[in-house]
Amino acid sequence: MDLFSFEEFNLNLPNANVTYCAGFLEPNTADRYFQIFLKELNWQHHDITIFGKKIPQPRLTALYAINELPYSYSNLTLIPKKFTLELLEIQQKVNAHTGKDFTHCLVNLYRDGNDSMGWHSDDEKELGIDPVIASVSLGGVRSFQLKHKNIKDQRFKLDLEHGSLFLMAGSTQHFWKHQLPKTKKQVAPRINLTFRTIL
Ligand SMILES: O=C(O)CCC(=O)C(=O)O
Ligand SMILES: [Fe+2]
Repeated sequence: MDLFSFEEFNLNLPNANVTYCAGFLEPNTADRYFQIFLKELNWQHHDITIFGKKIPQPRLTALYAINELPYSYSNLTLIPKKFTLELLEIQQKVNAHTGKDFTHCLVNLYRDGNDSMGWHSDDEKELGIDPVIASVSLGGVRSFQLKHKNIKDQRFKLDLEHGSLFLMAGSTQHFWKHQLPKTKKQVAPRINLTFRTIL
């Protein structure tokens, strides 16, 4: 039996459904997953095209899924590998908590404070009308930011901690963008698992 408990809180952002639970994974379990993923996942360093110029993405990525459907974003098409045992364990726990059936997991590795992800919404059409994104964080704590697309002063930031679960659902991707900015602080490497459903 899992005696470890966690609390979920709703950020109460307008036009969004965003929740955060610290301690979704127990710290020792999160440590173990971090070490295994760092060593064993199929890390790729892709180029992306910005204003016609090819540049390396400022992070490493890997795509896993329960099926063979590709996922395309930022002019990249990624073919998934089959979920590993540990990814499947986490997917089951996330499914049980959310009542969803996630098919894909896009994994990001931020090696240090120079690695980042710029402002975007996860609104590719293969994610469906109101995408649900479940994001599990492992390793170094990084600041995550959200900004409303139409209301200028609606901005929010929070630290995504080791073992936490961050959920974006409902109309969040229609009305908000999010990013993981670079930081000058000394930060440990961070692995982020983003579970998605591709139709
Ligand atoms: O690293 C994070 O917490 C954000 C990742 C993200 O936004 C994405 O993969 O779409
Ligand atoms: Fe995202």
